[in-house]
Amino acid sequence: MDSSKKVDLKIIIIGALGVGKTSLLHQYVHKTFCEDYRTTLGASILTKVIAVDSTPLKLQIWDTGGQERFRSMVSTFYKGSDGCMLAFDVTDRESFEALENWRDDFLEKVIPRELGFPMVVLGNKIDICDRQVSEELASAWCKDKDIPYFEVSAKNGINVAQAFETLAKQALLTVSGLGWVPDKPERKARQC
Ligand SMILES: Nc1nc2c(ncn2[C@@H]2O[C@H](COP(=O)(O)OP(=O)(O)OP(=O)(O)O)[C@@H](O)[C@H]2O)c(=O)[nH]1
Repeated sequence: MDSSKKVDLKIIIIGALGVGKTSLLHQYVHKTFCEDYRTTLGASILTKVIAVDSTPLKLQIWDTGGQERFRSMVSTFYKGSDGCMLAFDVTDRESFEALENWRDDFLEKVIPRELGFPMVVLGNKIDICDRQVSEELASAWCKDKDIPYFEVSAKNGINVAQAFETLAKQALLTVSGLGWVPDKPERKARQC
């Protein structure tokens, strides 16, 4: 690939209500965190330019609302995605149990029957000492599906950039026709 050419990638973040999707994006793009909760109505987009292996990438990151009533609208935004982030909240067991459904729905709508779509799972809010989902459980779920898993905190920024950059790298490999190889995420997460 010509490293002087900017590559545009569409990344989408999906997952249950209130798991911290918007907060993760704002932490990654603006390095800010807000305690207030304002649910995302449908979707919104942020952009960030990064370089991966000297290739400039323009990430167009789609934040989506987790409310059930937006579910069918949100799925119309899947089209054209180059990478998908599946987010859950480690303090909310239901949000973890919903992951399978979010993943299946995404894969069914975006790439029927194709394997190896660039995807990462984010277990967010690890700064809170009230876990309902252990790292072992989430890691095992992801390992079974060959999806890199990151324990993250949008509040203090732990592992957030690593997760986005791993996904961007996988997406770049895929759009370059070099295939998708799951990365082993670094275990940098600190518990609270
Ligand atoms: N302690 C802590 N709180 C967080 C973290 N991430 C998000 N929150 C809080 O969780 C609440 C929901 O965060 P959002 O980022 O709006 O969640 P969302 O997934 O975008 O929500 P929807 O758009 O409604 O689906 C807010 O009050 C955030 O401040 C985190 O890593 N740690």
